[in-house]
Amino acid sequence: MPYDTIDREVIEAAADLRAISTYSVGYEHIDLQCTKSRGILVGYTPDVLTRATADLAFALMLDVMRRVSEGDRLIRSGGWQQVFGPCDFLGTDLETKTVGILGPGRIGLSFAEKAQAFGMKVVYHGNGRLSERQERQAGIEHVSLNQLFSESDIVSLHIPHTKRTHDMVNRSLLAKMKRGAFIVNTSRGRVINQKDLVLALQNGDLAGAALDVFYDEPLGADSPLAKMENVVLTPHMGSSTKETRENMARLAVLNLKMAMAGRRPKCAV
Ligand SMILES: O=CC(=O)O
Repeated sequence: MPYDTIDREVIEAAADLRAISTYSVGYEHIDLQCTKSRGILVGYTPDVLTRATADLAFALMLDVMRRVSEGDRLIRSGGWQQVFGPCDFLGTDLETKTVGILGPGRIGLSFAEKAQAFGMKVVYHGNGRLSERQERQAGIEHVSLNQLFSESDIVSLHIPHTKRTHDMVNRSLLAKMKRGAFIVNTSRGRVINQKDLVLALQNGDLAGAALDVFYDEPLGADSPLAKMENVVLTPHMGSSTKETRENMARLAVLNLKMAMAGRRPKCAV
């Protein structure tokens, strides 16, 4: 799991270690330099969790824009009678809005498909650029990083956490976003500078955020994020469906069995 840091100390403590099979698509918690130098095979679980994670990103976007969790809290706290007017408790339409995808990988592209089905315009920015054919097929348009942040009504993050992406979404990128824009993160918490995000939300520069991942996990109820009505929080559960978790478990076991039989795992890092 991404919470278990498999660093050099852990690896070296297991003298006969031949394989590591992580139950996740992310593998930044494993010291790959160390596994490589020791000939240890590493398996991971991509693809099987693509749809579930993109579904959750979409659910979060809908939730924060249509104020679903906020409405739920309102009823439970007995506040419905205060919001009866036609202009009370307004959300934001998805249709015709521009959603910017940072990281057009498997999950980002699956999210893009759903956004198009909801009548949204989709732009993207990534490490590399897709081919023209891929862009045409996906119906998405490449933009610069600055454009992604300045032109999107919603930015959804689908990038891994690396040295390059650490704190990438910081004060200066957030300041480029439209006032009233939303941010959704189902990738890794540390790609956003969380303090800068809290400030942007407190200042009203952003309309809201929907987050499944955090700088430090688990996030405590005392976090300023947990005190804001316009922030939707879920406990790192992008791949958490019965079907997906079962497929991940099967793949993780298969990877391990193949590695122990001296073969390259089906999904090897
Ligand atoms: O965060 C979850 C994963 O990497 O699979």
